[in-house]
Amino acid sequence: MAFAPNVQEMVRSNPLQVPETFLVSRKEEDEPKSTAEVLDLSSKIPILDLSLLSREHKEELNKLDQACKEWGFFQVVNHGVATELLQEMKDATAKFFELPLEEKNKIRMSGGREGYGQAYAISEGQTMDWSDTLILSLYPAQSRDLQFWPTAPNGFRETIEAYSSEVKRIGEELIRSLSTIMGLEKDALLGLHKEVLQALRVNYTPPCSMPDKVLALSPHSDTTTITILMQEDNVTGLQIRKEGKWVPVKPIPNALVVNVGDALEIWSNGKYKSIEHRAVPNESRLRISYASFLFPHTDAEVGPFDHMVESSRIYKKLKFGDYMAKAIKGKLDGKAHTEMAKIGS
Ligand SMILES: O=C(O)CCC(=O)C(=O)O
Ligand SMILES: [Fe+2]
Repeated sequence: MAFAPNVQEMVRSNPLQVPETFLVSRKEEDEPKSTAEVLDLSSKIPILDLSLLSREHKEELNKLDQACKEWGFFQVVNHGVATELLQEMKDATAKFFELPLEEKNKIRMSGGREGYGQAYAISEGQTMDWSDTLILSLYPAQSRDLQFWPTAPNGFRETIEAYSSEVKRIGEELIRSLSTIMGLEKDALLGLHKEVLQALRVNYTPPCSMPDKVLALSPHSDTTTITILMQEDNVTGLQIRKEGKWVPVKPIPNALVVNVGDALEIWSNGKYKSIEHRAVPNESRLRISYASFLFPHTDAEVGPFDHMVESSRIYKKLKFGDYMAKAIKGKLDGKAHTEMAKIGS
């Protein structure tokens, strides 16, 4: 969008300037207080071992059930992705963003959702997020639109492909585990997706001289089944809303962060929670995060499983494409989209 400033360029030309359009009026209760309570909550975010889950380890599956119920967020270790590949993805991405603007603008978003630019610039006058993005569709492979794929640095395309294929493997393993803990056949949930759609969103967040006055990414929940996020090893930025507080998800080197999305919340009739989260910039360090979104096919029907409805059915059955169409219309806005999928709305 023409009116949306490129954050990277803005910070490059004046690192101290924070235009008014980025300033958010954070409510007092929204502030992440560094109290013992918040730190304690942060240290309790579950950590799961993918190799155990994939072998259907009973205790680990119980931990996954608890994590999805009580947190909606967890970190995954022993996922089997080579550390070198994770590093390669980070290095190549950093190089891409360091290219001159004219170079990056060759794959600029143009009306659609893919490419390089400012993703949630919907209307003039809205508060802007302190980040630039690169969004690509990855799977099914025929959904790739190469005109939006970076041609530099050398080998970046191959790295994106290799990284995303590993994310796909992990995502499918996790969806099988989820199917099991939801009392279904191991492959049933994958089958209901018709085909898993996968997209990558890279969030580029330059340092901000007033980190408490802006947001890198406004509060939202993901519309996905699950999201698999790689974050910087040494810059904290992601926060989840837990017990009314914003709790940081502290990076564990080489671990991946996974969260329950709206589709899974709907399928489980609200047992598993698609938690609101946001990202904040750092005062002195650049932060790049890599969110891989795994969605059901637009034709897939998403609705609560009968056997998961305990007292009353919270959500309607809907075609996932219709849900998405409504959800992506607005700016990121907390849990507004799951509300509209509720019965009676
Ligand atoms: O930057 C982050 O850690 C969060 C990214 C995220 O929530 C998203 O892209 O949906
Ligand atoms: Fe998100």
